[in-house]
Amino acid sequence: MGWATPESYFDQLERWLALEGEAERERLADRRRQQRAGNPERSGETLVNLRVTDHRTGLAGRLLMDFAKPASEPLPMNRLKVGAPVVVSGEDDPDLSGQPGVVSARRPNTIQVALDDWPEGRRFRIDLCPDESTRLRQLGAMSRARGLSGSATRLREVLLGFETPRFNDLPRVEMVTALNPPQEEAVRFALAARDLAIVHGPPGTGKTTTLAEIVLQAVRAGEKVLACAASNTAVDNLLEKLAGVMPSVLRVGHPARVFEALRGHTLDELVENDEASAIVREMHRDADRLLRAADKPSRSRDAHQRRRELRAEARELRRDARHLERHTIQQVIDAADVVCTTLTIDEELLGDRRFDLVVIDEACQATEPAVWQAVLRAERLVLAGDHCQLPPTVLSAEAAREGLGVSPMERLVGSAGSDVFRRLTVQYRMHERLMAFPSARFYAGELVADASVRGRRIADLPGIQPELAERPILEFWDTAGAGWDEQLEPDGSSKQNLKEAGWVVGQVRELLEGGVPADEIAVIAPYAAQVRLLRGRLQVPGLEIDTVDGFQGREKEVVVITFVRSNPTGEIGFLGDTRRTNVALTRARSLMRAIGDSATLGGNEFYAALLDDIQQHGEYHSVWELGDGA
Ligand SMILES: Nc1ncnc2c1ncn2[C@@H]1O[C@H](COP(=O)(O)OP(=O)(O)OP(=O)(O)O)[C@@H](O)[C@H]1O
Repeated sequence: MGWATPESYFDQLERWLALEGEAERERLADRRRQQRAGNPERSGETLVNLRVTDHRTGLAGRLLMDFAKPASEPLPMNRLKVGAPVVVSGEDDPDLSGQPGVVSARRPNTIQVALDDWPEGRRFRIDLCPDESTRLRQLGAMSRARGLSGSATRLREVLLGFETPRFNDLPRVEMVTALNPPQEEAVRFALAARDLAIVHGPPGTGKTTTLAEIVLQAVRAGEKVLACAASNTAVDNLLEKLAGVMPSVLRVGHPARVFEALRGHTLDELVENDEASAIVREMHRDADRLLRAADKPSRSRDAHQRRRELRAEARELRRDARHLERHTIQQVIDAADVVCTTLTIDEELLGDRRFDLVVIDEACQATEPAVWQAVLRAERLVLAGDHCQLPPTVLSAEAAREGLGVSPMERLVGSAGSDVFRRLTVQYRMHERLMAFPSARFYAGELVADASVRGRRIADLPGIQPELAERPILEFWDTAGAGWDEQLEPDGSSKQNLKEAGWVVGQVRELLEGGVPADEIAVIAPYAAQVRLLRGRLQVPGLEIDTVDGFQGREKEVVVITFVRSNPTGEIGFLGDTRRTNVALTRARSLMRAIGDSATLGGNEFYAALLDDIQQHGEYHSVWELGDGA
């Protein structure tokens, strides 16, 4: 991708945003149509037939409502993640106008939404809603970036590839965290950057740890830092690391979107705990007293005049209280060394503040339009991520084709090459055998397993039965020729594979019987239909069954993968994006089992190489060996 001018770049971005908006609205309309067809939950963006099981008042007076199914059965698979904007409406409400809210917590059987007001109705539905406000903020930032002039354009030109990034000599740095050599090198490289540096962090290599050290060093040098990420979860992961190494970290954003344990860092709580807030509360109470006094019946001659005076006084007190509160908020922000936020920045709150350093974690999950709000506030920018894992989610197929799915980080790594990034190479997650293939394919063979994980075995967990302890680290079971075909999910468009699902159930049972705790097992399927099928069959508390997207950034001791695709034409759909498979293959710490059809997958060069590698290591089995089902 290349652009001749900033104008053509921003024109392109505006077009992409328009296409995304269209696609989102189209999807909502689709969901409504499905609702009439009687299957609104299939989309994963709607939950229906919910009742309120609990409610309480949360921070800043927001109403926190828990919703569950009638018999508290597990909720169907859905994309209503913590932080997602939703609308809660009564089932009988014909136009589903409802109350806007934000998902604030989720458990297998309940979902909690933070709302400003009680929605009408007795049975409820929750719909994910298009996030127009995010798009508007992005458009605003893009138009400001387009209009920059003079020296302010420097970072923009570097990001667009019109100018090359500049670096000072590598500084000597006394690290606070115990880092490995490539991590130290990345910290020094990022601190030497005069405009832009990139940290490439393959799975488990301590990218967030490294970023936290970069931020800490900047703060030690007296700088102010803005620490961002595309998702609330990624911001919280970064916040958690930062809060561990420095005191003055502030998290802005809807408190409902922040992990409970980190809420002490939120702006709402810090303001609430500030001395000035006690005065503000007192002022509000005084204003209430004045209003009550004004309401008291009185027969005196000047009662009317007196009432007016009291009300005016109350109004003034309220105005002063609000003023003091705004002032307190700004003071709390000013006092923080580091401000953490998602890339959707509250412009009103941050005003015209600029930061010496802006870091973006999980930068490969951010689209081009998504980064400009943060970039505009930056003197220097550090991006951290892994372009060999999942790219940003894009709804519009047209925008995706034109390149919206390529993050700026991926684009820059491609165009500027190693001049602009440093790669972390020591990983702290996987047994070295599990690391080998992904390392060779995606990371130029550079990954090294740290001594603490290199020989990691399932037997290291307490209570593992001897039979399981001796099983190989990796097994691939091939269904080729066995007729274990994929199916289209009944009345859906996602794929499932009943026979593979049956095999997975057997594997999970064996692992549980072998002593692996359920919460140390992940079942990963690329297709939502297979996930739904397996969740129905395997209702084990603690066991996680999800799509690849649900596991990005996470790890488990044991991973079972079902590839699902098995058809005579070698069709592999989005398994063709091997970055998705890279994520699946790099989640397990010590044991991995996978099942798939080599005849279907093997037409693709990547899977052919994977299968070859597995065969060479004697980890290959055919389901024909199982005798029965084949
Ligand atoms: N230098 C180090 N020494 C020891 N442990 C480390 C070091 N760096 C990172 N780790 C450990 O490695 C794990 C992964 O670190 P971190 O969460 O920073 O990684 P990440 O690369 O951001 O993760 P992911 O790839 O999953 O996004 C953590 O448990 C962390 O404590």
